[in-house]
Amino acid sequence: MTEADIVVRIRDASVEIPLRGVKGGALGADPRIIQKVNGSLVLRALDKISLEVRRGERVGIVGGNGNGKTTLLKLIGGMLPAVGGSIEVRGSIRTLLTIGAGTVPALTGRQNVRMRYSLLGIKSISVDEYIADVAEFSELGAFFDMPIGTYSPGMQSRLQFAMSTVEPADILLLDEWIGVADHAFQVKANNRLEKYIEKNEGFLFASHNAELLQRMTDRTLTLQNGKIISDEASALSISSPA
Ligand SMILES: Nc1ncnc2c1ncn2[C@@H]1O[C@H](COP(=O)(O)OP(=O)(O)OP(=O)(O)O)[C@@H](O)[C@H]1O
Repeated sequence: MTEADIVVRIRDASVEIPLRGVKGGALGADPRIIQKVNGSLVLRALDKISLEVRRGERVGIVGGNGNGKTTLLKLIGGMLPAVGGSIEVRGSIRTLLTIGAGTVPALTGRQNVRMRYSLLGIKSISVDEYIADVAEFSELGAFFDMPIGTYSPGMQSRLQFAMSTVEPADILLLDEWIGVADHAFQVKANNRLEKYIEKNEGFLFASHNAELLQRMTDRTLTLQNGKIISDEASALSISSPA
């Protein structure tokens, strides 16, 4: 592995989440709850994580509820700061973490898509092509021109998935988001992700869906209590180009 292959490098980084309003009695309830010198309590959701991800790797992140999967994706996506250590991310990132994140409910789907085009700084296609692609893929019909505050969670996830996957990125960060979309859209979204794999795009995917992970990832990180307890290569079931 050469230096140029590395897209994510994390060294000894932790993430601490302030526990506002939680009393000292919580100490001892969970080894991740620690008291700062000013007396406040924090939850060390990630504890001195070290990780390198290569360009094109398809990394599954597993572990029980509350073990730090989403926190790790947010750390890589720049949505949470690291405490100590270092984090380096090279290249473009697309995130599909929280339903509704980065969208404006009062604006229509079309207006949100136009805004996202500018925010992503897309150069390979025109704004009209981008909007047409998202409109077609998300299949929202007349709702595309309605405020997204009127969308169901599944409709929002359709729009967000479509916006984030038009143009390849160096890294796509996916949380267990797809469950809210209906089965037909899940199949379509999986097909689009598989095309990403064919283009050798990398992603990190937190999920409890073992079958999906086995199909789509070639490396599995297991998190427990904010630590990586295993990091294993796995065979990718779908074919990728030589
Ligand atoms: N805003 C918050 N305030 C307090 N604690 C939080 C907050 N966000 C996350 N946590 C805590 O951080 C820890 C890690 O949460 P995280 O969402 O990363 O887990 P996860 O592995 O993604 O879980 P799941 O499988 O349920 O999605 C949990 O103990 C959770 O309670």
